[in-house]
Amino acid sequence: MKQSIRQNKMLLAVTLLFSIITSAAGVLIAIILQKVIDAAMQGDMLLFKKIVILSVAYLLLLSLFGFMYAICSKALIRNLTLSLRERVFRGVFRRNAEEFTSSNTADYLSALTNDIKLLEDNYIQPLLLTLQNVVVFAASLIILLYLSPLITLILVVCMILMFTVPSLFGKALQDKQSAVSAQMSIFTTSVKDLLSGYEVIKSYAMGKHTEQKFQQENTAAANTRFAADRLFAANESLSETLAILTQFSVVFIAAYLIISGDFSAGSLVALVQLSGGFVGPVLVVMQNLPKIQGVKPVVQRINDLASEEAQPKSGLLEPVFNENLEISRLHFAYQQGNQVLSDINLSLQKGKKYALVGRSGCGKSTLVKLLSGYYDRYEGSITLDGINIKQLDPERLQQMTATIHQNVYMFDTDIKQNICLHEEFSEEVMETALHTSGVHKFVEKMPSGLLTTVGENGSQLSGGQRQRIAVARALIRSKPILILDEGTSAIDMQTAYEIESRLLTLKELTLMTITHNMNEELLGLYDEIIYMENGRIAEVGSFHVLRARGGGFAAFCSLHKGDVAEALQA
Ligand SMILES: Nc1ncnc2c1ncn2[C@@H]1O[C@H](COP(=O)(O)OP(=O)(O)OP(=O)(O)O)[C@@H](O)[C@H]1O
Repeated sequence: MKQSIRQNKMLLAVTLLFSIITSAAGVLIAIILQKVIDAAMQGDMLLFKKIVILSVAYLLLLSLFGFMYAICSKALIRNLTLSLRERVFRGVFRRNAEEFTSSNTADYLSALTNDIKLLEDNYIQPLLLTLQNVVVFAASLIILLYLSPLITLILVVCMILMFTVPSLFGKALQDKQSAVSAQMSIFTTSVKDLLSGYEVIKSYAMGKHTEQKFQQENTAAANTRFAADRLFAANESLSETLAILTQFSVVFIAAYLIISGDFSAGSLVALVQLSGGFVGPVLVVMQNLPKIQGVKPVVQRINDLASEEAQPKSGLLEPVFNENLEISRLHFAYQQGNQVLSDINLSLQKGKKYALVGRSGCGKSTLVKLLSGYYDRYEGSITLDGINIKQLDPERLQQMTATIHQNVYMFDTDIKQNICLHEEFSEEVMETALHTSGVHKFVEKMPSGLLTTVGENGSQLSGGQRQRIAVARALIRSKPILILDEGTSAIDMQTAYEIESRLLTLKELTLMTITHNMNEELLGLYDEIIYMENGRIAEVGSFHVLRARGGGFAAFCSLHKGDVAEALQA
């Protein structure tokens, strides 16, 4: 927040300047009123005409400065919200994979929309209003002191009362605003979940449950907001009552002074006008300060998400992969006490091809995530060409690896952009990537070819087509390490075989395939099979050696074949 304000300090200064001029000039109305009424009461036509001319000039200047203030304050709000959104967006993308996945994406959406709006309504605008009213208050105080020190004293006493009572609301409002932000986040997450589940909801007739769930969350969000608004309402009406009480005191005392002959009628009008300019600002400040206080937790949340300027990556090395990736005595748990990987020792050579197999849940995906720098809170060591990966630039490390999962993310644009991701590649490189990945096979049949749009998250493509695009996306950049986490599972056997066997011939590519497909011919082409059991590496070796050994892998293969045969018979 502070950084966004600092970025706009010039505009803020100009806005404040116009605010001061407009507010101070507004207070002068009281003096004009006093003079014009006194001139009328005295029947002084010359003075009256002078005041009329001065008033016209005053009015023109006031509206000009008022307009300038309005434009500047709106530009300031635009710049601040723009900068906050940009910094939150950058901050979210600067998070490492573990931090990023620790929150639901709807939480980020809620911060970018609901929370920024909350800041605009309850922080930026109230802050500007407060500053403006502080100036009106100061100018009114000076003129009031000049007109009547006694009435000024009474006003100050009333004001102290007005300040102390509603400040009691501050803490309660803070808690309520926090609750509104949290509830809006739950609401957005829940609605996103329901909308994403459209297909399941429709096909499993979950409409009623979905509506009930939406209603529940919607009501909770509306009620939480209403609870905060109730407190605001109490705060506002109490402030208004105190303000009216103050104005009554001023007028009654001034009327008494007129009756006793100590005051002119013009001064009374000026006083009434000024007491408005004195009480009004305090009222505005009192209503807005709790808002500003109350929104502090939201400011904190935005500050936590927003990125600071990129720190120089001092001490971090550029990753280089020419030789090997070594894993030594690696232990890892997502939650304490629930070990997922235990004592993993492995040596992967550049350019070699590895198949990682094992029962579901034995830790294969977790292991490859650790290799690509996804998590860094593990025991043991992972080294790339002899350098511990914790000493390497994590962003560059992630960029060395491409992982293709069962569910591939597609941007809502055409096939070409989904492969190139807005980078330029030569035709030759493009052609090679299209052929090796098997994309050419289905693109040739499409009327718009590579320019065919894929729809939201690739909804207009099959799962296998999406996976082939993801393979092309990785190949076109010559990523040194490619991980297929069941990355060809959605492709028909024949095409998957063709793609995998082509990938196996790429000399420079280090390939790690997690697969449940026990195709002997294909597995035989891998340099090594890494067989995992219960978070440990049970066996490593070539397919034929492991089969001949008759250990865990051989049993896993036979079992798997049995499953396939059973499935075929059924
Ligand atoms: N983000 C996570 N948080 C907590 N536990 C997790 C997380 N991801 C995986 N696990 C747990 O870690 C264990 C290993 O999961 P992992 O996905 O690595 O297995 P896998 O061998 O790849 O399984 P599959 O073949 O079914 O994909 C499982 O018990 C799983 O429940």
